[in-house]
Amino acid sequence: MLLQIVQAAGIFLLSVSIHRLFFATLASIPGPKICALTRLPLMYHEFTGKRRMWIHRLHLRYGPIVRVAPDEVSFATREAAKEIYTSGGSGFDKSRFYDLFSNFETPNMFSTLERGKHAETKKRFAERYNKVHIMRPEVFSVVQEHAEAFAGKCAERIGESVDIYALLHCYALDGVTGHLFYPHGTHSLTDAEDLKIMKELSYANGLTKQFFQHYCPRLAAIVKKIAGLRERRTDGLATRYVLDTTRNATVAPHTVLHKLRTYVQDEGDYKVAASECMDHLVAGIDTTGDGLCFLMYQLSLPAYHHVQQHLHTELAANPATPLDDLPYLDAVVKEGLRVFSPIPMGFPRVVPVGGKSVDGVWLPGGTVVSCQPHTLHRLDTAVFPLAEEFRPERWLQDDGAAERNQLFFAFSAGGRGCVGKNLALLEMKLLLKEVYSTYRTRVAPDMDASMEMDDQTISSRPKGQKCLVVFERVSED
Ligand code: HEM
Repeated sequence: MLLQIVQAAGIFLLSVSIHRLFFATLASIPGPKICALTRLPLMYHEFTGKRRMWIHRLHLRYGPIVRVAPDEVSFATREAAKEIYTSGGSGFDKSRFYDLFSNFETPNMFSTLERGKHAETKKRFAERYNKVHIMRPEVFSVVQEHAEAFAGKCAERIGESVDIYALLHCYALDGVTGHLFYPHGTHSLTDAEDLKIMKELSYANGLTKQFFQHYCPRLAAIVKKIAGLRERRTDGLATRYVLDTTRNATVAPHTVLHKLRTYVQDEGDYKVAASECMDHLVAGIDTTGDGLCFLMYQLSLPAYHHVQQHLHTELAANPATPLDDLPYLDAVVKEGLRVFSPIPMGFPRVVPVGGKSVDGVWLPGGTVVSCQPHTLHRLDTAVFPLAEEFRPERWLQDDGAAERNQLFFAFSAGGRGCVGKNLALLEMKLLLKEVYSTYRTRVAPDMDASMEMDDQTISSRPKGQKCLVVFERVSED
């Protein structure tokens, strides 16, 4: 009897394998044979934080379209990015991966899978993130105040070794919470209690746990219950801060929370606003903090002092010029986000029922598809020559500008792209202006931490979580 069961299982597995390898619709898509048979290689690289680089290497080997699992395909062309993320009014629905990003057992815009529902949610507050709103004096001045606080920290410690990883995460936290909750935003750059919130969020390790929850949600729920595991990234000080503020604080009319509250019908609904605000807080801290950290470290390396010099010259010559009219500053920020995309891995979407063609390849409904910024920013070397090199000047050339911009994917694209993009760019540009108008930065002699990109579930941070640089006044030469 046992032998018969084993034989039947063997025949079943063999036929599934033959189907996946030779007859499935995805069978003709290039990729390692093992990926056509099983999801295990992909899962292994996800659990170990190596998905992005593994997929990138597969693209280098197999080309711009690669089958990375029996039902999952990675693309690296602008045509695919357009189809997946923008077609038919914001592209395909999200995969169940995004279930991970609900807070307080309550969904939010980012965790909403279906695009119609997403659009409904977005309508509630998207205006708070548009360019006109972000540039309003009462909004702009909050970010300006935090950029000055950051520069103040540097001024206190001229010539000393300063950990900008920590300071930049404080800056990003203060910026996003100011936008959400003013005047109840954090001041972690100067307030020891708020600093604890930054530390709780920015030094957490949740990768394995989150992928476990993604692949085995029921088991994860049981384990959590039994073991009383309460270590999710959004538990603790930050959770308490967001819940208390969302429920009780009187906030300024220009804030995100104020706008959200106009939709809150009854007392229980504060969790809807809290889930949304928690997501924005988390989305706004590591992305901007790490993006700036990678960029400032790069500028501080001896080989890039000329970039700092060029930046300083532009900033010093144009102190009153609007930030968006400073082309070199813009090029430095864009090149930083190209090479060190804070969210460098793919954003998974699901092919709708009935199937769709993506970049000329027919895919059955339910296939998971994605593009990752890391590869879109590198694979086509006609668009990005010497793609691994940090060269802001590439963004100043007219030749090829349209192609470069079409492949620039750091904020994703379409209606489900980054809603915080304008805030993030303002934060980045204001901070660089504050710093490089006055200071020069060098990698500190005692900097011993790794700056390798270390992928988390949805973003990437410097591996050593420490970045020591020395600030010097430019005029002191
Ligand atoms: C340099 C900084 C930033 C980068 C590179 C970045 C990048 C991205 C990307 C790639 C996505 C889409 C991810 C996906 O589809 O899986 C996204 C979505 C999002 N980002 Fe950002 N982000 C940054 C800063 C911010 C900031 C400061 C906020 C503050 C509110 C923010 C809030 C959001 C939200 C709420 C979403 C979800 C949008 C939606 O579901 O429609 N981001 N971001």
